[in-house]
Amino acid sequence: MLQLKQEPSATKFIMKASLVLTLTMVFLLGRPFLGKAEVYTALVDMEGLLETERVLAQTLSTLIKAQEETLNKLKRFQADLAREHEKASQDVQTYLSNPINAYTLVKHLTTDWKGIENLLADNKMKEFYSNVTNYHSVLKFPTDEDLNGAAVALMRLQDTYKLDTSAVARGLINGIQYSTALTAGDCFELGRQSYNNKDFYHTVQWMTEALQRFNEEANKTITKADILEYLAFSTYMEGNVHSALEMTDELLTLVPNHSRAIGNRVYYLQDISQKDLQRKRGEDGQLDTSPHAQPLTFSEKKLGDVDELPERELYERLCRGEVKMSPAKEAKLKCRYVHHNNPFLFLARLKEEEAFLSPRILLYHNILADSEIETIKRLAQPRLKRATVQNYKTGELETASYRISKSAWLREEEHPHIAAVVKRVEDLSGLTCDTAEELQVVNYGIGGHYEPHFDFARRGEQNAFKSLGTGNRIATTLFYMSDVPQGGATVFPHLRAALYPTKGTAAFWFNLHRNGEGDYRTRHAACPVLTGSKWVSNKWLHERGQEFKRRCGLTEHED
Ligand SMILES: O=C(O)CCC(=O)C(=O)O
Ligand SMILES: [Fe+2]
Repeated sequence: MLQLKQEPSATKFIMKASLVLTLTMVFLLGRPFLGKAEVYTALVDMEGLLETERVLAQTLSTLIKAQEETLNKLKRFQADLAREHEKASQDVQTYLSNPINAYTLVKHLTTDWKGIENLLADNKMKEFYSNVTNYHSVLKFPTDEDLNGAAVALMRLQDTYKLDTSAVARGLINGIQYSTALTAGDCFELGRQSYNNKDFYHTVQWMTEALQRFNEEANKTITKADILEYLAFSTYMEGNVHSALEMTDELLTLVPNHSRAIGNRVYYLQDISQKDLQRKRGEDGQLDTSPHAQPLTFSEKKLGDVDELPERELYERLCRGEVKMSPAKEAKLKCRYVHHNNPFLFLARLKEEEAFLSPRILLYHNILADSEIETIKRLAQPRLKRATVQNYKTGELETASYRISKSAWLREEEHPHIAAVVKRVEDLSGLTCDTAEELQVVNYGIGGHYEPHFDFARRGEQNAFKSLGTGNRIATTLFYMSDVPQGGATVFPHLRAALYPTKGTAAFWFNLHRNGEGDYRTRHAACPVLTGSKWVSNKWLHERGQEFKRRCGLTEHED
């Protein structure tokens, strides 16, 4: 059977922390500290890892100095012994008849050797190791899950933003140098993570990059045999058995008795001869397995009009900024100062911008002060927990790979700034927040995202907001609490609209039609964060209490 290396149960990672996409990809020395909440899902939680990195670098530097001293002493002693021995072996009798030589020999093997023995017994490595073990209780260490999460996030960014593997490996993102280049070993590790996730497509990409880096590297960070082993197998899994065989042959020239390679080679050969046979039968008119006989896959189809695109493709194109609103539509959008006949807003006017007309998506600029943002972040930070989603069928809250971020909930009583922000939501919307959910604060981590979803509960959804007794989520207010240099847009695939985060701006839209039915056009997503840290907060308003504030209607079509 085909097989690859078994992963060692307690993998020790090579110490290397490299900044990729200004996101910290962490490969730390030592056993993963299990039982701690993951850190990769929020960028703020990653900050503690930099402190861990600093302490380890300092400790290692002290250890290396001490070890170098020890090594130098050993080298000097070894050279003395070798030199004397060389002299002695030329003429043993003459050598020993010299009293100084005789004394030197005895001294080497008594006092000097004792000193060396003491040196060897003084095991600084052990001391260092026990220190490192102690660090685990004080310092923040990422887990295997973090390493995997960080690697998967990198692949997600690569796919969504069509990033070139070689460029990323050189620390370049969209032409901007963000970090130092990755070594062959780093690329190998990314490939290995993909392999463990059975993602052979990315394994091939990263192992190929590892091979290229290996060829250029003066100080090798990985062996060619290790790379070839993973590359060959993944290439086979990707459907290219001939290349897999070539790579396995190359691996066998490097390590002739590589048992897995020997086994796989037999399997590949069998596979090739079987396929040859099938092809031959096809030529005889019995079986046609040529590509023409198979239906076109989605990626092979020519997709001209944006309207024909499936949601996923639209979502990714919007994230990349490739889909733009038509100039005719854009020309109809206005911005204005608003007061909603609210005396307070006559003094503190809101800067309202239309981002979309039907359904209306409004932007309010400079609606949060920096001091308010700081308060919200400060209060939320210690309480950030992996964001959950409600299982459509069971109604249970659970974590999901399609929502990667951390969130916390803040009550208005906690700080006057929160109360002021909630009041502002009432001012801008003309609705009441009496039945709204608490303020949700979100920080996205490496490649953090939230795939297309509705904020409102659909019919048939279990438990959705039932326990609240306040009805469905009538409207969303989304505050942007940071600028995001690259990525992280909020996109509405069905509207072909994208909102780019600007610190201090809020977006507002109704999720429900006037008749209470969900407005399916509001389906939206948070694109993966490419660089920077994305902070947002949401205030979700509910139906109850809005009866005299938002006119109701009998149909979906009344605006
Ligand atoms: O972060 C964003 O841009 C959108 C977040 C969102 O849609 C949500 O939390 O429901
Ligand atoms: Fe949402």
